Amino acid sequence: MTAPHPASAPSSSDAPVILLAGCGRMGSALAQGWAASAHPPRLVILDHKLEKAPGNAPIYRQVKDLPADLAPALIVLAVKPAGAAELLEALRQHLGKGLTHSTLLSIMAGKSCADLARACGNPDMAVIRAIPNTPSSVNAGTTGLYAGPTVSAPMKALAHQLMSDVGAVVEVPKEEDLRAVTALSGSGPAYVFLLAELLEKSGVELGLSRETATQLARNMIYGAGKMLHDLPQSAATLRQNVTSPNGTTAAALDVLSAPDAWPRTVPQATRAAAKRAAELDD
Ligand SMILES: NC(=O)C1=CN([C@@H]2O[C@H](COP(=O)(O)OP(=O)(O)OC[C@H]3O[C@@H](n4cnc5c(N)ncnc54)[C@H](OP(=O)(O)O)[C@@H]3O)[C@@H](O)[C@H]2O)C=CC1
Ligand SMILES: O=C(O)[C@@H]1CCC=N1
Repeated sequence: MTAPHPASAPSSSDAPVILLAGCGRMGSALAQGWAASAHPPRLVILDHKLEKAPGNAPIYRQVKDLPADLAPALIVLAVKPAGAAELLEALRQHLGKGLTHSTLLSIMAGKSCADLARACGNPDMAVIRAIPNTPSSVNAGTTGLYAGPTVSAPMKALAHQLMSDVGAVVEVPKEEDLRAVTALSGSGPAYVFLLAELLEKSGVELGLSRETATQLARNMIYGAGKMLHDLPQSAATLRQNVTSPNGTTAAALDVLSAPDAWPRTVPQATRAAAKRAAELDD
């Protein structure tokens, strides 16, 4: 039997309130995914400039505009790490007890659970960290999740469900693992989009129209992604199935798999991302 959804139906006034603090690129990707999910949560949005929220969630511009009696079950912190402490201090001042009864779900690539708890003025504050990605907007997201030691089981389940509503969730055993998660799946869509851009450009250089090259590149990446998602074979097997001996793919892979090409640059890129995530943690 499927467990009941912790966030319940959107119209239910006893469903837990989720405050999405920051609704920019990643926050709005989540809001879009939630609005399109089977169980849209009861969302309240805090954002300086968002005009219209997916699912028509109420939007407040400033912390001081939030209802003072708001007691969100989860506060999804989706601002830049540099602005987090100021925002949490403002929430603490404004919500008072409302904040202490909340669990923080930070999606920031940076700022540890301990730092965030301190910024809430409560070293025992329940803090979960999750690193989602923008495909969450089309309910095909990937989220790495770590729950700090003071998080209750129901709140962890609620956070897990919320992120599962927009894609797959992988829990990691150590908070430090989130740096690698950020480097792989958090930033990862940008690597694929860069590949799409470069393939489109190459297609045009090979004589195709921009429109045709764009269609070919985008649909090919969709199809390859679907195979990786749907089929049990390893990526290596799927690659080998495309590669006829002495054929066209082998000619291309000779370039891409050369020691100085992708085998060097891909690990170099993910190391750079993980290093930056560690810097943002401090
Ligand atoms: N983009 C991505 O793919 C991913 C991002 N993340 C993390 O998500 C976080 C947000 O990133 P991203 O969405 O790209 O950033 P954005 O700058 O696009 O979004 C942040 C939003 O929050 C608003 N905001 C900030 N402070 C306040 C405040 N005090 N009150 C009201 N609104 C506020 C900002 O408004 P204004 O600009 O006017 O201040 C902005 O609209 C980052 O910490 C990042 O590490 C994690 C995984 C993936
Ligand atoms: O670029 C960044 O820092 C954020 C975190 C992962 C994706 N975007």
